[in-house]
Amino acid sequence: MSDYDFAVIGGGSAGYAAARTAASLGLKTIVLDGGKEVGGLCILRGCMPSKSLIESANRFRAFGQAREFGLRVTDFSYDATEIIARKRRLIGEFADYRREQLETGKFEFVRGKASFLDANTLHVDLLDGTTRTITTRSAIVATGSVVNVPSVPGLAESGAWTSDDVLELTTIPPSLIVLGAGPVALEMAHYFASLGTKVTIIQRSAQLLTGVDPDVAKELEHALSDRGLEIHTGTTLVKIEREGDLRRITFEKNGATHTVEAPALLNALGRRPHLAHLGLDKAGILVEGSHIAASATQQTSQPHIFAAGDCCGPYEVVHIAIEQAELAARNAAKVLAGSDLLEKIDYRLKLYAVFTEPQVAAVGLSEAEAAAKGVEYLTASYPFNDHGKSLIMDELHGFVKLIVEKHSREIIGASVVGPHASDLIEEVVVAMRFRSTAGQFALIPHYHPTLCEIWTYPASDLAEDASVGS
Ligand SMILES: Cc1cc2nc3c(=O)[nH]c(=O)nc-3n(C[C@H](O)[C@H](O)[C@H](O)COP(=O)(O)OP(=O)(O)OC[C@H]3O[C@@H](n4cnc5c(N)ncnc54)[C@H](O)[C@@H]3O)c2cc1C
Ligand SMILES: NC(=O)c1ccc[n+]([C@@H]2O[C@H](COP(=O)([O-])OP(=O)(O)OC[C@H]3O[C@@H](n4cnc5c(N)ncnc54)[C@H](O)[C@@H]3O)[C@@H](O)[C@H]2O)c1
Repeated sequence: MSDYDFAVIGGGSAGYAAARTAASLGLKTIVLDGGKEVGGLCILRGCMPSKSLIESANRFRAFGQAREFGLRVTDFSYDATEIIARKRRLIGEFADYRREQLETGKFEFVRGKASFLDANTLHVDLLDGTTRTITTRSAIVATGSVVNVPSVPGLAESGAWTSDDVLELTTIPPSLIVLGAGPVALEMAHYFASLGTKVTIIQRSAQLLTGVDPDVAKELEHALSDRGLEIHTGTTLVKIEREGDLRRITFEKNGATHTVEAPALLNALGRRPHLAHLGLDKAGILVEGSHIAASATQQTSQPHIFAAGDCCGPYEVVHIAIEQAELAARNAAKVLAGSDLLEKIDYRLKLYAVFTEPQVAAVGLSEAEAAAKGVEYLTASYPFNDHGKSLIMDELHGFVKLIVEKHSREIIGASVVGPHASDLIEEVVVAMRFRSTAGQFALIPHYHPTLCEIWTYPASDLAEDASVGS
């Protein structure tokens, strides 16, 4: 007889969602979290603290744009210590709330680092210095991710900041080099640039935000360049040197060698799953590349052990971590009940958003993904510099784009670069959830003048009935 039905390793977004779901299904559940603080990445060092800093930056930028609106804001400044203090206050509140959720008593919550002794037994190094061994009928690994430090010569010794450091920074540097151009790199570049830092971005891929459609990435690059950010894409990092307070980065581009220097350097070269000392091999859990191998049922190579969130991927964002974890818990209950009718994860409505200015957001398939799947598709886009509400807002960068299946005209994807992109995309999510065609979408009433009205233009262009919107 096992101590528990379901053991959750990791109490972040995925772990909490799995535990809540498992307990609601009547499974005797335990959550083991080894972090010094309770909350997980999203609350403590990810989504929420970064957006708190970005909110301050966006408001500061708005002061600088006042003249366009006939306003005079003179003598404005910022205090980075107060920006960080506000972030700490908010994060403290969010973390307290998460701790309360973990301590409701619906499942057991234990502070300690867990590792597998075998496929049904866990060793736990408790935070109070003692140890415990527990047995469980099923489990989920939800241990998240850690910052990656690739083997670029000099990077490890360079004293480069990570996103964790930026979230505690009370002095804003005059200039900064950002390595990478994923969401962490660009959101932090936006934060610093908004506060007046001269930012240089060095990116390996030929575009910003590898994986988003090139037209979207190009538009963001134009907008950020217009704001004065220096952007180098298609580069290879050669070495990083530290000389006194300066960091010098040498990189190659188109066969030529370039050097840039600044007093501050941010390593935003990605994250990797947090799997150290988990004893996955003792439980017979396979790792593929750097991630735990998980099937569409979120089962690992051990059918009674599941994985969710950053530790298994493939999309390391919160709503997917939660979706995977809830599905995994429901499937665990089914496995324990002897059923093999398990649910499979569906990424048809997967979302993506980057909180720069302008923002970037996408749902469903990108053009490259549609092409790779052999889907015949059509696209239509519309620019914000020709849309009434965005002109009123002086938001002139960017566009919206719809992607439809060529024959049915069902919407299969969409992208936005522009103001409030992360909110604008949600309308398409709803439409796609109900498998709307472009024509049906175009007929949905839109209040005037609003930003979301902009969707009616590409929707009308792609409508199955050419008279819609004409
Ligand atoms: C700067 C930044 C900004 C981000 N912004 C966004 C955003 O705006 N939107 C978005 O969707 N995503 C964002 N993300 C990504 C998002 O934060 C992650 O995808 C998400 O938090 C992952 O959740 P998780 O549950 O997999 O991992 P985590 O929340 O990291 O949880 C893992 C937990 O496991 C615990 N743990 C680890 N090993 C053990 C062990 N052996 N035993 C017990 N416990 C263990 C840890 O203490 C931790 O609490 C951001 C990430 C970063 C770095
Ligand atoms: N708004 C959001 O939803 C949000 C915000 C921040 C982070 N996140 C998530 O957190 C995770 C981490 O984000 P991230 O931006 O750190 O990672 P990322 O993997 O998205 O980007 C890392 C960047 O580093 C580059 N890179 C990696 N190794 C390199 C090397 N050796 N030389 C040169 N370039 C190299 C990659 O090309 C890429 O541009 C992601 O999964 C992301 O989705 C999401």
